Amino acid sequence: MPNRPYVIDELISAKAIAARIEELSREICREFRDTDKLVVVGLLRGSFVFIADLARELDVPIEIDFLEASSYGNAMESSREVRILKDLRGAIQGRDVLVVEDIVDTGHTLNHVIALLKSRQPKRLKSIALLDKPSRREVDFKSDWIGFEIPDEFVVGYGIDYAQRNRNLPFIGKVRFTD
Ligand SMILES: O=P(O)(O)OC[C@H]1O[C@H](OP(=O)(O)OP(=O)(O)O)[C@H](O)[C@@H]1O
Ligand code: HPA
Ligand SMILES: [Mg+2]
Repeated sequence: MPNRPYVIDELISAKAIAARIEELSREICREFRDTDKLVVVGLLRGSFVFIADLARELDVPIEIDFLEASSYGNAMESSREVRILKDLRGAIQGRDVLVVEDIVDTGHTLNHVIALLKSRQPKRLKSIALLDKPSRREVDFKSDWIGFEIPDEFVVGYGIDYAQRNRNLPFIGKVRFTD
């Protein structure tokens, strides 16, 4: 329930996130070193901070596009029904594509989006998620790159919300209810 009182305990510092993004961007550039232009696709809204930091570390030609998918609304439980609220601006057939996501939890969101984008026949399609909660997985999905594996905690910050709040925290924290 969004109006229960809670505090936020830091789980991953802003410094640790920045260091990991540097490492990941080197691996991504190695994979896509021969690309003429990589389409970097952010999943709104949760990935907006991650994509901004990651994109500035990528040393290959890129363009940015966004797709909005939503399955949680204001709840802490996935509805398991992934709705596409806003589609890509550009076509991706024959293109190199990197999908950027904040967190893989049950796996429904990224699994659905990757299947959708695959059906558009890109040349290469990869995904990166800053956070992965493998213990919560409901579908068999693994992102190509993962920033941090985390335990079964509800997290916020660095783009990630609880009932639309806390996206602007510079670090990743976990929600702890105090009632
Ligand atoms: O693996 P899953 O269980 O599907 O959960 C992960 C998804 O849930 C959150 O998005 P949400 O639907 O809350 O929308 P938002 O990105 O706009 O916050 C998060 O940003 C991921 O996209
Ligand atoms: O841990 C989480 N926090 C916020 N939103 C989420 N969506 C899936 N998992 C989470
Ligand atoms: Mg999301």
